[in-house]
Formats: sequence, C-alpha cells, structure tokens
Amino acid sequence: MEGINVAVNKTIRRIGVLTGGGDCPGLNAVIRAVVKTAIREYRLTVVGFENGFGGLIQNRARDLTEKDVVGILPRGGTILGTTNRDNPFHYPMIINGQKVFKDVSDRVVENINIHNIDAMIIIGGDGSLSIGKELFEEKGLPVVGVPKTIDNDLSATDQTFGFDTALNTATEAIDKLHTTAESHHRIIVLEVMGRYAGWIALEAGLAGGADVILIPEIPFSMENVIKKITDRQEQGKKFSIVVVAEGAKPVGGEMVVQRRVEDSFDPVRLGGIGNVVSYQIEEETGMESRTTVLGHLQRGGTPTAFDRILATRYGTGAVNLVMAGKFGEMVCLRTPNIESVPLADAVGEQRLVPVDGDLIRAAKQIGISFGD
Ligand SMILES: Nc1ncnc2c1ncn2[C@@H]1O[C@H](COP(=O)(O)OP(=O)(O)O)[C@@H](O)[C@H]1O
Ligand SMILES: O=P(O)(O)OC[C@H]1O[C@](O)(COP(=O)(O)O)[C@@H](O)[C@@H]1O
Ligand SMILES: [Mg+2]
Repeated sequence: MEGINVAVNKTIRRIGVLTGGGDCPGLNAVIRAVVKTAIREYRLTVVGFENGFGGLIQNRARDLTEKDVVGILPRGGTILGTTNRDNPFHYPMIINGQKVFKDVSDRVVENINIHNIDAMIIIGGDGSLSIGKELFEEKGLPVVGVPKTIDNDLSATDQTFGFDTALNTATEAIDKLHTTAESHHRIIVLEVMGRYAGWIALEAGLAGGADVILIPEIPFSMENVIKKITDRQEQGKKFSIVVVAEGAKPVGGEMVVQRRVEDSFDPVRLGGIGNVVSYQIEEETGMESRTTVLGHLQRGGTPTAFDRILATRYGTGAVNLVMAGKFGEMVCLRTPNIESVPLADAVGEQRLVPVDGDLIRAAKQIGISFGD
C-alpha cells in the first residue's frame, strides 16, 4: 500500500497542534481531522497552542476535544489563532528600554514538557516549517509538519491547501470585474497576492480569461503590456483585464513595497504594483483604467471542497506520521497519495511557476500577454 505506513508507536499519548504564519482557508479542517483521528483512531489527547509559536513561548494552550471541532470544517481562519511573528529563535523583547531579539527556544521545550506533549504538529508555510525544522534538529523536539499557504509556493508538495480557495476567489473577482470593465470600456487591473510565486495570478488569470497576466517569475515590459491593450482596441475590443501578482516587477525594476512589518523575518509587505501599472496604461493609451486590490479577501472565507478534502487528508496524515514516529517530516501530496518528506526538503526550495511550463505555454497560445 502506498502512503504513510503506520507501525503504531505506543508511547505517544498526548500531541500538540498549532497554526502559524498567514491564515488560509482549510486550517480548521486540518485541526478537525487531527483531533478526530487522534481521538478516534489512536485514543490520544490533543492540546492546541494559541496564536502560532506565540502560544508555545507564552504557554497559552487548551485541550481540544471532538466537541471543540464541531462545525468548523467549512469555517475559514483558524480556531487556534495565528501570527506571522513570534519566532522562538529570534523573539523580540524590550530590555532596558531597548528592543532586542533573543533565542527563547528553551521556553518552548519547557512548555512542551509542562504539557507532557509527545509530539507536535505544526501547520504552516515555509517560515513556520523552518522553525519546526530548527526545533526538531536543534532542540530534539518531535515535530511533524503540515504545508499551508494560499501562495502554493512549497516545492515538496503537489499542492498546499488554501490555494484552491484563493484561486476561486480571485477567479470570481475577475468574472465580476469583466462585466463592469466591458460596460465602461475600461482597463481594469486586478492585483492579487503572490510575493515570489505567481500561481494565483496565473491560474486565476487563465480561469477568468484575463488579457494580460504579470507574475514575479516573468519581468514585464510596459511597452509590451500597452501593445497588447492597443492591439485589442484596434480589434474593436474596448476593455481589457490585467491580473498582476503583488510581486511582479518590470524588467530591470524592483517590486513595489507597501510597508515594512517590524519583527517579521521577511519584513517587506508588497502592494501597489496594480496602481503603478494602471496609471501607466491610462497615461499611454488614454483609456480609462481602474485598479482593484483583492488583498486579504483571498485568505478568507469557506474552503472549497478540494481544500477541505486535502486539509482533511493532511490532518489524518500528520497524526499517522506521528504514530509512525516519523519526526522531522512533513506530510505532502504526491498525487494521488499523501506521503511525507523531510522538513529540510520541504523548506529548501520555493515552488515557482516554470516559465517554460505547460500552463504558460497554453496561456500564450490563447493570446494572453505576460508582458515579456
Ligand atoms: N526562513 C525562515 N527561517 C526561520 N524562520 C522564519 C523563516 N521565514 C519566516 N520565519 C519566521 O516564521 C514565522 C512565520 O513566517 P511566515 O512567513 O509569516 O509564515 P508561513 O509559516 O506561512 O511561511 C515568523 O515568525 C517568521 O519570523
Ligand atoms: O498578512 P500579511 O502580513 O499582510 O501578509 C501578506 C502575505 O501573506 C500571504 O498572504 C501568505 O504568505 P504565507 O503563506 O507565507 O503566510 C502572502 O501572499 C502575502 O504577501
Ligand atoms: Mg512564509
């Protein structure tokens, strides 16, 4: 049988779970599957740590029973709370009025011992899983990972949960923007998330019938974008839809930074490229242009059926990994099976859009411009 082989480890009695990094639809579905599998299949006790690694550092935890997970399968967000700060190896503190960063990972070990946790399930993206890897390698903690992110940029799994929901939200937005763009004969630029990987922009653009898609992997020339729009105009098409990933940048140019978030490992928050592109289109073509920034709408709401199923399989898979004693590993999708990979592989490489891949080729063949 393929998948995770479980030779049940009888010493496991209590497991902990936390959600870290940016939230995404399906986190609750994972938590529900972890709790149900742990209790029903293996008779374990589950402890939920609140607000990502913050809860492990500050000892904020509560038992999770089957009652606690009733009704959460379709609910977005995470009942445990999350944060994209609170790295235990680089934790901000005020000492003598000065902000300093300290390694407080020993507190994590202490709190895990206080709660008699035999294994910890960490549901997160590259950042949270990197911390999980460090806790496993340097502190010897029995950690198992579950990959989440709407960006779908983790290379060790075919797909992260949350992406499909974000993709559907972005596609629905393009459909809606089409009708207003068409009525007003306007260019509408939709800015979607995706810092280094343009999966949401590419797939939503394809699904929604965008005319131009700009992604971080393909630096664009404004000249080519304008040409696509004016070509359409000449064909009598009086509106165009441009989908741009927040991390897209012009050839030889930089990403547009909206603000910096202190205490974050990757402190730069992107945003604004949509307005830049929209303004230049209006200047060059004389056509009216508007921008919509989809922002955190993409991270909210009820997960799609696909994400609910994937999240559920990851949740059960993570408990199976724990019971198989496969610590330092992460569950992953190797279609059609749920398997596992070392956390080191999971956080090693970003899954970027292959620029000469089939999706880009198909998009170009139906006339979509990438501004290259
Ligand atoms: N490469 C990294 N190595 C170690 N810690 C990281 C790394 N990237 C981010 N972090 C830390 O991990 C936490 C979560 O990261 P973030 O990127 O917000 O979420 P995600 O888990 O979704 O990637 C933050 O505390 C951040 O400081
Ligand atoms: O919630 P914040 O701090 O605004 O972060 C925004 C970033 O988080 C994401 O939504 C998801 O990133 P992570 O999966 O790494 O958490 C990115 O697409 C976006 O750039
Ligand atoms: Mg991250």
